[in-house]
Amino acid sequence: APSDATADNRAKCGGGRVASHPQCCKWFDVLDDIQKNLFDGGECGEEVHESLRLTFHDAIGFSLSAQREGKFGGGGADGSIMAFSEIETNFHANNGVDDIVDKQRPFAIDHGVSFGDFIQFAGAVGVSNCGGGPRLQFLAGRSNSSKPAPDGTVPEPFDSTDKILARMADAGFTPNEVVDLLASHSVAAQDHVDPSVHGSPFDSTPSDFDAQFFVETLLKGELFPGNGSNQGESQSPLPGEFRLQSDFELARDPRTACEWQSFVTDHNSMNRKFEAAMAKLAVLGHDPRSLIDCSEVIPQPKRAKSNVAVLPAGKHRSDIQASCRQTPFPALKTAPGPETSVAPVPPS
Ligand code: HEM
Ligand SMILES: [Ca+2]
Ligand SMILES: [Ca+2]
Ligand SMILES: [Mn+2]
Repeated sequence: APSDATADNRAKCGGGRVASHPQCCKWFDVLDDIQKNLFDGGECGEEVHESLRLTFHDAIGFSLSAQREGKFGGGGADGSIMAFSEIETNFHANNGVDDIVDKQRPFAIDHGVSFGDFIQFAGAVGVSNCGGGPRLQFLAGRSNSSKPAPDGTVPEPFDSTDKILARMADAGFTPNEVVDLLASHSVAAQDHVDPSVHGSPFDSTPSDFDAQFFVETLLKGELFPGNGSNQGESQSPLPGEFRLQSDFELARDPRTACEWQSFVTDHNSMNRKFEAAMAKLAVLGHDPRSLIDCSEVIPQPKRAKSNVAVLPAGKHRSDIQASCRQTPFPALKTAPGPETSVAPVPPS
């Protein structure tokens, strides 16, 4: 019998790859190109981090309340941040995203795909390169026509928790889903809140999509890794590590603290909930039924070095500011050895 005797009506894409819909085939070519030429051969480095951030900054330009009032509150995950980068990347909260927008744009144009699709695809492929990463859904078919989002849709690290939760609710997210989305800060660093410590990560493992972020943000703050007096910064627990004021507060707020703590001992739940919240984010402004499911193109992520979170070397249970009233903070092992400094994410 021919070797494709079981073959169904799936599309043959070339290179021996098949897809459930012929429209998905071109995404295999995009995949190969960006893994090699944007993500340095499949790493979870600076471009991946910036690409994941960009999925949020494009999509969150969307407002239910503006819609109800008959005003334009942004078209969501529509590629507007790339189409109108000269407008949107000048918004204060988008500081620094111009770099990755400029790096991504030629890939989208070369492959003839829409900016909205490309941004969500690059984020999904990128985060699959991170150890222990999630496998995000990818739906294709967003139109390439958009209008610039209004300023003020992207949360700032110096915004109050009330303001952040209200803005996120206006885009359709519950407080728990805001926490779920913030698993992204496990593969993240800052460049612009304090430019003197470029690439300072939010947890000690910025190439692994693990729960260290949810542990380390609960440690008591002791130092500023750089010059210290920046709007939106809060003291971090480790030399070289950076803590956003918004992460400090969301980790401790009664509305979000229990979801936050729940991920400390449950990597699997963190990934499943991140996948679910990202599936919502990626289709803001769209009817998902009008899009084609090309998730099969997204690679199966590598395993994490460890799926079990630890207290960083030199830290103890007494350094944790437990903030979930209902549930005691779980017992964690402390990593062996003396306290170490967190290395910056190398610039690309
Ligand atoms: C909810 C409120 C949020 C606030 C206030 C916030 C704020 C920030 C800030 C200030 C930075 C540092 C940017 C820089 O200086 O280079 C950052 C980085 C980052 N954010 Fe967020 N963020 C939020 C939510 C999210 C969400 C929902 C995602 C993705 C789903 C995300 C993904 C990232 C990533 C991956 C980075 C690292 C970028 C890099 O390493 O270059 N953030 N965020
Ligand atoms: Ca947008
Ligand atoms: Ca991490
Ligand atoms: Mn960066």
